[in-house]
Amino acid sequence: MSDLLFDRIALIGIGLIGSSIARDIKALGLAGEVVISTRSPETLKRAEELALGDRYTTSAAEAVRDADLIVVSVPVGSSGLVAEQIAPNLKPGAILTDVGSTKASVIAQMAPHVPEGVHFIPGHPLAGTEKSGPDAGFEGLFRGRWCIFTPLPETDEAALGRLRNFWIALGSKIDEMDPQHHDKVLAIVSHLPHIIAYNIVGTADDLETVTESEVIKYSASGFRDFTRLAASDPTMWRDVCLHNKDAILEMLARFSEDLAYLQRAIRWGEGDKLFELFSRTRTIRRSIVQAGQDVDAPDFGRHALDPKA
Ligand SMILES: NC(=O)C1=CN([C@@H]2O[C@H](COP(=O)(O)OP(=O)(O)OC[C@H]3O[C@@H](n4cnc5c(N)ncnc54)[C@H](O)[C@@H]3O)[C@@H](O)[C@H]2O)C=CC1
Ligand SMILES: O=C(O)C(=O)Cc1ccc(O)cc1
Repeated sequence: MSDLLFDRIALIGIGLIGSSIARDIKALGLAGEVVISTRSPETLKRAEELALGDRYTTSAAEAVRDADLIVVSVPVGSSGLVAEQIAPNLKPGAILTDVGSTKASVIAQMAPHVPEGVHFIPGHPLAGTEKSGPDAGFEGLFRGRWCIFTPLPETDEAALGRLRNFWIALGSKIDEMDPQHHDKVLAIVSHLPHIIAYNIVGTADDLETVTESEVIKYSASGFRDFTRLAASDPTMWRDVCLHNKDAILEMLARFSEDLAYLQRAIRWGEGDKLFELFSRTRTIRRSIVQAGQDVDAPDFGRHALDPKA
């Protein structure tokens, strides 16, 4: 069934997130026409083979001509460059959004290029996997997941409503917050876990000579969970670290302090302290799982926890 929301949608960047959006737009009939643009000709060719859109171009400026909605899904460090490229061709009244994992930096990079009359509404779907590229995307990725908007103070309510309806059509729940708050919250719930995973897998790799390859051979499920996160795209996560530097460093400082507390408790045999912390964290896990059961997102779970991974 068709539920047209925009005449023409331009998708800039067609990796995991861009291609998942493209698949949903097509499946739900949300656009009259979908124009796809990405920097590399090979990725663009793959998007065409997968029939993700109606027209394809390596020129972002060309893609946005006459588009009513433009979704920028590139690594956050490239947001400014893309905004600069597309700015001259943005149609007055068009909605420009992004999906970047950091928000204050994306706004600082993009907003100066956005012409008057274009509605720039930064966004961030809290859904994804460790995979990247157009083949990694799938229909239903955003179903039951949060999408956070960090609108600028002067944002037009009607434009906000149209973008809200777009994400609701993809199955998302919408929340709004200011960009600095977003960056702090995401630093602890998403950015730190990835950094910790990169670090522990790196440490284990460095220890390989000491442990004679037993780390990999005997890797139990705890370590395997870390390796999934540590397999995430290096370009994307380099950019996240560089573009949410302050919030990440603040959370890392807190994390290191708490780790030192744990280290002390282990050194001095303070079992009660260990037991208290491990009990508290177990409750948190249980409440997250409980909340997850209320969310109708079985597809996400299946893809995020690929049994073959
Ligand atoms: N991977 C994930 O789980 C999630 C990622 N995000 C955010 O979404 C954005 C995209 O991430 P993914 O789709 O995972 O990455 P990806 O690596 O799968 O795709 C990135 C796409 O951007 C293109 N690209 C890179 N630089 C470009 C440029 N200058 N001009 C035009 N195209 C360019 C690449 O060719 C590719 O098509 C990032 O900002 C990331 O922080 C948000 C939520 C979840
Ligand atoms: O793969 C995972 O577990 C993720 O956490 C995916 C993810 C990565 C980056 C985001 O900004 C949002 C979601």
